[in-house]
Amino acid sequence: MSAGRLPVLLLLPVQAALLMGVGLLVTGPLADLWPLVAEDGVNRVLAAHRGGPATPFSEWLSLLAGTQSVISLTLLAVVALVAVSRGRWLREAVFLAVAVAAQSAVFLLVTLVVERPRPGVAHLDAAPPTSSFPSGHVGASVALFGGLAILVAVRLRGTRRWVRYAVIAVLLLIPVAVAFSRVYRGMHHPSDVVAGLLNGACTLLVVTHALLLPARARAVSAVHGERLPSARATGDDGADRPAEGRRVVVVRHPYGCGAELAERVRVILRRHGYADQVWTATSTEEPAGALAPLVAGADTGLVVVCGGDGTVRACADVVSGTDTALAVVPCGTGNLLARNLRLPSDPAAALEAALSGETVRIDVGRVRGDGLEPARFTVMAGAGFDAAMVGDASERVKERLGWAAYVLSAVRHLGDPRMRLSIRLDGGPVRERRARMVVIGNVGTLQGGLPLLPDARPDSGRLEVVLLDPRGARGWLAAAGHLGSRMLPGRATRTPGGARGAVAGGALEYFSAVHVDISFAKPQPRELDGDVVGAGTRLTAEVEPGALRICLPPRPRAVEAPTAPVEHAPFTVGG
Ligand SMILES: Nc1ncnc2c1ncn2[C@@H]1O[C@H](COP(=O)(O)OP(=O)(O)OP(=O)(O)O)[C@@H](O)[C@H]1O
Repeated sequence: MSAGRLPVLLLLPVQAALLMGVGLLVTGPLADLWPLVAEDGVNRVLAAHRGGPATPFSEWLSLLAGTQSVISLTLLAVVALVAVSRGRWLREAVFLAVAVAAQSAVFLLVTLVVERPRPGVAHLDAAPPTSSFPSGHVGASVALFGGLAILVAVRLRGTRRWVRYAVIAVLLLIPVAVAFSRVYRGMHHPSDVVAGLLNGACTLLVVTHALLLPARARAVSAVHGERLPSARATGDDGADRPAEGRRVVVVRHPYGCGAELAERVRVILRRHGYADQVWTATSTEEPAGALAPLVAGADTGLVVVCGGDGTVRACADVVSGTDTALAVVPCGTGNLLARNLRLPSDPAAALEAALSGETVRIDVGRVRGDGLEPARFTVMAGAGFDAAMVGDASERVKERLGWAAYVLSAVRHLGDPRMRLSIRLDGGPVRERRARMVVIGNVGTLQGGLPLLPDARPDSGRLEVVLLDPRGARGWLAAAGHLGSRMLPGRATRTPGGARGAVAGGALEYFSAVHVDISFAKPQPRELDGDVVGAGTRLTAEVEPGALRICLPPRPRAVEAPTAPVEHAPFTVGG
């Protein structure tokens, strides 16, 4: 699904809330405890020893990290990144601008709540009316110079190593020097600048994850040591491998799968015994290419899908319910099915691993609705906020910015009116609800490992449903906090008995069913696996248990499946 990385940015309000909490502790119950009680002493000692070149140098540093300089330098860097790269580094430019703006927003939010007086020493700068906690100069310098250091680290790999390291070291030293200058000049307590450093660093972490790192760079290693799902295996040795020697049909999305990757796929398939390869390219009119006639026309042992979740969905629609196995070469924007199935994030490595493993049967969802041809999905079907966001992201901006395009689109839809809907599960009672978004999932983890549906498993024989209905900023914070907390170590497992019902003060409500019937009071935008399918007033989904045979990498030896299936075996990162 194409909007999956966006929720990572929801961690920013969580960050603001945490920093507010720390600020309230620092100015409240902890104020008279060590080490905070010793902070004034540090300021006094530094004030008593001011002089020499340290004072003009600290002034220069404070100017460098002041609001006007940071804004000017950020704009300069943004323009330079775009101009020098002739537009290729637009994503990097957006990353830097968002990092600086986001830390500033967090800083301002915190200072609305926390009121800490400046240190009781002579101030060398005019004290702005904001709270002393946290330091805005330090946060801004971390976001700007730390952001530039990240760009040097990940985008200038071709530069000589010592030059790169030297530039990174200088860039990282600037915020540390700014922190010292702010305490030296009597403008902040030491804990204020620590909070500023943390604000900048956490913002960079979130924004880098959300906007900068491509999906393939963020290999999910969290799955090591976890058991892959119980294979519904056939064959003498318990493994069910796609038949070699039979024909393979390769469906290729021409944008995601360029000539080089296509050649690698060809070679890997040949090495695995698939000499008879038929290739078909997708188009907007035929998102699975000519797969249907090709599969109908001859004995096909394997279908290889080179594309994103939309292409996988279109192909799954064709082969679900048959014995033809599907191997995914994840080269779309989101690749959420591949991610949830723990395929390597490198497309060629994913194919190599899948062909070396075994096939399992996973569920697919089948949807119907007004003005909607019956269709299948493998990841998630949704309506409301996420569908509007996906539908409104311009293709051109997507091409340039990747995931950042959805951030821009999401901002436009944050204020969309809530939907009035009724939901009926497995023929039970009709429940009336209001929500901003409804998602029905076969799998549950979004980009960044965010467990939107922690109980979803693609072999559970059920669909999981979540309604998102945050009210005001507090509701968004509660929802973000709840989802964010599920990513913490030890919290990523399924809830005992399943996470059903309302959580996060009602901002999120979970259901589970085999058959889900949702009616909307007004037509709502709808999407399937990140592809918009037109607005409507109905979305009905039913699970087709084990309908799709899919090739998965070999299970790690140390965690071979026990003979009896174990409930809650973790299929998803969050699950
Ligand atoms: N040749 C083509 N030119 C333009 N669009 C195409 C072409 N082939 C398929 N499409 C469209 O691309 C979409 C499917 O893209 P796909 O999902 O594979 O990639 P993605 O959107 O980048 O990845 P993901 O869904 O993982 O985020 C469908 O909407 C389909 O109509």
